Amino acid sequence: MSRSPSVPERPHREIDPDLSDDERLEALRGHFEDLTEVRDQLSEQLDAAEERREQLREKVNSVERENETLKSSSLYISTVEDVLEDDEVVVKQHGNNQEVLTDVSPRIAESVESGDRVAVNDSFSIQTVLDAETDARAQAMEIAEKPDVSYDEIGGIDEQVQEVREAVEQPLDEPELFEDVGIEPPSGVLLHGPPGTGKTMLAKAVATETDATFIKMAGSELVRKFIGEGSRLVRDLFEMAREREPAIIFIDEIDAIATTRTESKTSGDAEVQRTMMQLLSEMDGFEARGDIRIIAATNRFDMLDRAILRPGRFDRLIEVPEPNQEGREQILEIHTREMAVDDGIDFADLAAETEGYSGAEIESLATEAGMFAVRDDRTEVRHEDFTNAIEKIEDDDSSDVISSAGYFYQ
Ligand SMILES: Nc1ncnc2c1ncn2[C@@H]1O[C@H](COP(=O)(O)OP(=O)(O)OP(=O)(O)O)[C@@H](O)[C@H]1O
Repeated sequence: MSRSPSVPERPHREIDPDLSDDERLEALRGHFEDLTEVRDQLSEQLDAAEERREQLREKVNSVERENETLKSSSLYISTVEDVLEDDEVVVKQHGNNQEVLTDVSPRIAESVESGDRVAVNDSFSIQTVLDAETDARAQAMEIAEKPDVSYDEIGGIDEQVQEVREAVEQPLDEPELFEDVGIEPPSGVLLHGPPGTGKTMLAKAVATETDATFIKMAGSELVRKFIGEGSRLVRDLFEMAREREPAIIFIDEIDAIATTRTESKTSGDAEVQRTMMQLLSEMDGFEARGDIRIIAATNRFDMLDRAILRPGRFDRLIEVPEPNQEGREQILEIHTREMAVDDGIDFADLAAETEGYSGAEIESLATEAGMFAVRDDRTEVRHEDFTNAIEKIEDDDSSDVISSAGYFYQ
C-alpha cells in the first residue's frame, strides 16, 4: 500500500521590529515565497490524492462490473493448468480441452493454484475458484464408510454371491492365500444382468462384510451430468479409493463409458473415449493383490467394448439373472420380513404368479400389497392383497415396467 505523503511544515518567520523598512520588506517577501512554495506542494499533493481517488473509483467500478457479470452471465468450467507471473494462467476448458492463456481477476489472483477448477467468462477471464462443495467430485460419487447390506438380504442368487465373495472378499481378507498359490486374484469383477436384480446390493454387501469403504460412481452420470470431467473424475475415484483403503469401487452402468466405438467422431464420443481410456489406464496400473477391489455393473453387456474385458481389467464376469421361481419366493420372503403378514400367505403361489419380475419389482409388489391392507384399514397383509397388487401392477405397467425388465438386456 502507498504511504500518504507528509504534510509540509507551515513556514514561520519572526520579523525583527528594529529592521529598516527595506529589510522588513525583504523578510516579508522571503516569507511570502516560503508560503507560496508550501502552497504549491499542498496543491501537488491534492492533485495526487485526486488521481489516486480516481484510480480507486475505477477499480471499484470494475469490481462492481465484474460482480454484475458474475451474477448475470453463464460461466464455463475450466481447470487451471499453470499459474504464470503477472496474474496470468493457462486454463484448459472442459468439453473441448482447448488450452487458453488468460488472466485472473486481481481480486482472486492469490487464491488460484494449478489444478483448481475455476469458472471463466466469455473472454476466458477467471471469475471464481470452485470450492469443494461445488466440486463435482463430491457430487459424482456416493461414498459409504459403512454400507449396511448383508448377504442374507439378497435372495435367489446364492451362486453369484459365492462367486463375488471369492473374487472380491477373499483377496481382501486373505491375500496371502493367492500369494501362496502364486496366482493373481481377478482384477475387476463385472456383474451383468437385467435391471433391479441385486447387482448394487451385492457390491454393497461385500463392502459391508469386509469393512471396506464403498465408493460408487454411475457411468451414465459421468457422460450426462459431468460433461468434460469424466476422465478427471475417474482419476479422482481411484485416488479417493487409495485414500480410504480398504475400498470397493463400484462403477454402475459402465456401458455408458465403455460402449463399442461408433463411427461418428463427435466431441461427445471423444470425451467418452477419454473417460474410458482413463479407466483402463487406472486399472492397468493397479496392484491386483492390493486393498482396493473394483466391481462394475451393466445391463447392456452386448454393447460393451471388449477392451475392458481383457485380462488384468474386468476379467471375472458374473451374470446376475432374473430370479427363478425359487429365487422369487426367497426375495418375497426377504421383503416381507419386516411386514405384518398373515400366516395364510402362499409364497410359492405368489412366486409362480410373478414370473419375469426382478428383485426390485418384487420389492415394489410387497409395498403395494401393504398399501391394499392400509386402504382396508387392516394391520395384517393377506394373500389376496398380494394378488390384488399383482393385478394392479400388471394393469398399470403392462406396457413398461414388467416388459422393460428384459428390454435392454438380451
Ligand atoms: N436378489 C435380490 N434380493 C433381494 N432384493 C433385491 C434383489 N434384487 C433387487 N432387490 C431389491 O431391489 C432394489 C434394487 O436392486 P439393485 O439396485 O441392487 O439392482 P441392480 O441390479 O443394481 O439394478 P440396476 O441395474 O437397475 O442398477 C434393492 O435395493 C432391493 O431392495
